[in-house]
Amino acid sequence: MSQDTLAYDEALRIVLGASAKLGTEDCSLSACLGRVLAEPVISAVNLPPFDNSAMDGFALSGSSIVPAGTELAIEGEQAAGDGVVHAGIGAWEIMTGARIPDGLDRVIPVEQTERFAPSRVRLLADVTPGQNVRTAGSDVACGETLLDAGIALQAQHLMLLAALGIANVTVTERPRVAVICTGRELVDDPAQALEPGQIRNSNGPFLAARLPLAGADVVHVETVGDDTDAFESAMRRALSAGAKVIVTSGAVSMGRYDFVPHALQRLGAQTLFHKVAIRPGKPLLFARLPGDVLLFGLPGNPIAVAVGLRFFVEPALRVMLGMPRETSRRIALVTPYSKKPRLRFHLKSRLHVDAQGRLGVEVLDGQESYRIRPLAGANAWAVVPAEVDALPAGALVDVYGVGHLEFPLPYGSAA
Ligand SMILES: Nc1nc2c(c(=O)[nH]1)N[C@H]1C(S)=C(S)[C@@H](COP(=O)(O)OP(=O)(O)OC[C@H]3O[C@@H](n4cnc5c(N)ncnc54)[C@H](O)[C@@H]3O)O[C@H]1N2
Ligand code: MOO
Repeated sequence: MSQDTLAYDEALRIVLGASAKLGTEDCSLSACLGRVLAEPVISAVNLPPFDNSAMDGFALSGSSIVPAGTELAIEGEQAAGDGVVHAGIGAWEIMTGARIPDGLDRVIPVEQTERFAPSRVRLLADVTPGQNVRTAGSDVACGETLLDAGIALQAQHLMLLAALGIANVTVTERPRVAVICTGRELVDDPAQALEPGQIRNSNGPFLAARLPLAGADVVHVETVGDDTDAFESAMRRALSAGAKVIVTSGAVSMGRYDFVPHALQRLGAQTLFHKVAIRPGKPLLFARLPGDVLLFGLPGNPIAVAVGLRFFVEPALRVMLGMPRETSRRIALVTPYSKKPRLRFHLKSRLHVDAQGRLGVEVLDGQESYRIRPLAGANAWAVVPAEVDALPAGALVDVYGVGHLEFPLPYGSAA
């Protein structure tokens, strides 16, 4: 390994150190799906807000059990949406969700009753105190912390916020990211026929689709040929669009047209590293532009782009979004795996649950960095450290979701 090739952990340390948490903004409930909370949400109200009925039936009261056979006068009717009423000693016909009349403390379902006169009811079962009453604050008590800062809001969080009457939340600003793909072989327009030697740009659409799923705001996307001047102009457009992070694909390796390092010098960038002991994506370049704009120069092979995004850009986005550092899940390999030592491998993988309910991870065939079809069948990344060369079936490996906000299993503790 050449001396200027960094270990992944060291490279990540540099990336995290160069990334800073962004500011905060208010966001309405209708616009906050996927946004990251900058402050915890503390309930200022009870949920349910009042004692209410879990059943359609009759509300009544008593000092202890009211036995089957009891006959009561029906004093009134209480439907969902009706306000405060004061009850006497009889029963109130009540609907699911309706406020329990003051003075009553239990509900018998209608199917356990018999109406034997227009306004009289007989109980066919015993009724205990509190039965079928959903008490105020039993779901959420006023003053409780419900959602922690640093979580990405999902639909179920919006359900809770809506129920609490919270119209706005404080979220972290979304990192503004630009994508620039380089390569004179690239064709963006799917309707354009390919000339010999040309290929379609797949990294651009991939990055533009994945970045918002990782919490970013994609502010500029452009494709340029292998031309330093065109690249510099694209970089300037990305900066004027307000990008705080620029992700490029291609032109960072050893070839004659690998001009990104040189172009970055001309733009006054400080290269923080170039080449990491990983596969794929070894020629990855990380630089800081004037104005603290971060540049990730991802090697052009499509899986090198996916790995660069997942294991370098996404950790930086987490810092910017105020999220804690990600931890892996340790999951057993379903088949043996071996690799060259000295490079940390990031493997297109699939999680399975077998017939006995055991979870395992399969390293997919076709790990070369030009093969994009296996990525389409992957639902996770397995990571094998640099020092390891062979692992038997059943060995635990570090597994990460396809994106840092997407994994079907909860994270384990860092221990
Ligand atoms: N002599 C050496 N050659 C290479 C080395 C090396 O160490 N020594 N490293 C290899 C590795 S590893 C990688 S990864 C690539 C990285 O090369 P570049 O970043 O300079 O990328 P390009 O040469 O521009 O492209 C590589 C490959 O990817 C295709 N590509 C590029 N952009 C796109 C896109 N937007 N959509 C789809 N495919 C794209 C491009 O056509 C090339 O096939 O270098 C190796 N070579
Ligand atoms: O290691 Mo490169 O990034 O795969 O071809």
